[in-house]
Amino acid sequence: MKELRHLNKYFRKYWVKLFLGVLITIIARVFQLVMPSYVKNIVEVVEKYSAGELALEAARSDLLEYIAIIVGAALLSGFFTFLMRQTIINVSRYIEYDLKNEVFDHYQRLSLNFYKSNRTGDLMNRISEDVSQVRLYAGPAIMYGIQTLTLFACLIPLMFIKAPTIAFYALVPLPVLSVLIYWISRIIHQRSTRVQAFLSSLSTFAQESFSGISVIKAYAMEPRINREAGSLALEGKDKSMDLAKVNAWFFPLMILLIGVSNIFVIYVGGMQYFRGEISSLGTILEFIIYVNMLTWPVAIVGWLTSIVQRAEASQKRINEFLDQEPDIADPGTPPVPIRGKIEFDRVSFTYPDTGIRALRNLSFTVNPGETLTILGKTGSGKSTILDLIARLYDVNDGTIRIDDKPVEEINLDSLRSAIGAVPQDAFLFSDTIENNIRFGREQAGLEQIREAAAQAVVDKNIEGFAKGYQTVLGERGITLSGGQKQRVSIARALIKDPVIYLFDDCLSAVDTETEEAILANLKRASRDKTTIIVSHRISSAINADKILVLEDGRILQQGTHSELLETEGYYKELYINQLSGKEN
Ligand SMILES: Nc1ncnc2c1ncn2[C@@H]1O[C@H](COP(=O)(O)OP(=O)(O)OP(=O)(O)O)[C@@H](O)[C@H]1O
Repeated sequence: MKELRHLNKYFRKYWVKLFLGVLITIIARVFQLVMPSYVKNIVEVVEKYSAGELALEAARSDLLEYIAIIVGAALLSGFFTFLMRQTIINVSRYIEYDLKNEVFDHYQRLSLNFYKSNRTGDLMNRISEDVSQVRLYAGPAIMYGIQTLTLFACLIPLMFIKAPTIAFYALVPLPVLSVLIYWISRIIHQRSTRVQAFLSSLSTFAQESFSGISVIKAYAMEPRINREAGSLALEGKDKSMDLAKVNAWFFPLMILLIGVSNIFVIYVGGMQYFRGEISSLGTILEFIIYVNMLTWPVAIVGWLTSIVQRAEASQKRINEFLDQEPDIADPGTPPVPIRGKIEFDRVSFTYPDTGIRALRNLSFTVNPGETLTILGKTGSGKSTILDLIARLYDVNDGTIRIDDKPVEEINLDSLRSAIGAVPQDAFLFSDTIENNIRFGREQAGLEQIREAAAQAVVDKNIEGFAKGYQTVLGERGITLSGGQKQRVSIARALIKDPVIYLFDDCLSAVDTETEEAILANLKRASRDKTTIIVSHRISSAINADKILVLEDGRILQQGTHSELLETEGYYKELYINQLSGKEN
């Protein structure tokens, strides 16, 4: 129960409702207890009438009175049962809601490293499946637990007071039932966990096959994928059958043990009746009803135990994530306006998970309003520089300063709000194009969105779609071409109107003519902004105030376009190659 202590704060939050719920549960149970003894009274009235001890009129009025009491108690019990669910089950839903929000908020705070070391499926599972398991503890388990306790506390003494011998024999099989149900619930849990785990691998397989359908078709891999799907389905069927087999034991076992209890009650009760130890057959009927009332709660003791164990395991998994602190912590300094000076001072950086040394002793400065273009072979560390500026990672050695202050000391929100980043792999949400662009500035109107799209030279494309800006993009924006996606992503950064622009090779899928138009627009839009453009094309570098050429995480060359053309090296070679390519 150590892990489940995490929920205590929520129990405290909703204690009034919970307390009411407990009270109502007890009341609902007490009303339920009325019925069996009045059934017994009814049988006694009939017995007395048959023996001629009671006149018809008196018997009728007694019967009517008892029936009215039974119906009244049943109605009241039903009403309180309704209230019980309205309180306790509602509280469990509130707790589920709060816990999901807590986990989601925490996920949002965690750094990129966390997302790299945990699979998306696992993150989703903990926030949905595990939270649902925990809810079963916070609601149904508490509700049924109190119900069962109340019932045991009232009914068992009552049974012993009324007829101790029958009570003893009626109760003997019930602990066996409880243990058996516990045992079966555990096996059911183990097998259903296996089925669940299998289902998540099946959905991962299905999701990959659907996402990669164009590759599968292009390589004519459908038969192989079908075969793999077939064998996975077979494995799934076997696992589900295993589960179905133990599930099938649950109710028969319960019925068997109730049956045994009932036979004991009838046999022992019958013998006592013959011996005159009990006065009425009504007592036997009353006890049969008691046994039936006890069966479900007894079975539930086993079920509850396994629910609490599962909830504990699930909460443990949730706590594992909740206990993780973000690697990138906000320094807690007050928000500051950012002017846009960026300085790398002997910065080295190694990716913690792969141990790849991406940057080595790198120094450069970009002043507010300047444009820096970074060129270099693939894997030379260009994107890493942009990630470090946005503080997606912290450096190992050296210092990055923004406006002459170490980046770690700057309010994280101020820093990231000042940056408009266009990543290499444009990610668009499954939403309208309008909302995808508006993501950069929540309060932007349609006019501003159109303007941003025009600057990113994607407006004509968007207007060409039947639904224009209302076109909904599929998963990962698959309805757009690579170049269109890049340009929508640029529009999203432009509409943000940030202090610092970070463009990561975001024109790679755009033809050179459109690229030139966009670059001219960007030049205008970023006139007084600090701009860093990562690229493989000389065209992005020609007008830059500074150019860095990287190789293996180090600066190979730096200068302006004209300076670099005067020196032999990577830049000049690239220029000549791309120029001759263009001429051809
Ligand atoms: N998230 C990451 N985790 C671990 N290693 C990474 C990560 N991103 C990049 N690397 C490694 O760091 C090195 C530099 O990568 P980076 O993406 O900065 O290069 P790049 O110059 O931008 O390349 P490209 O031009 O292909 O985009 C590479 O060796 C790469 O494998």
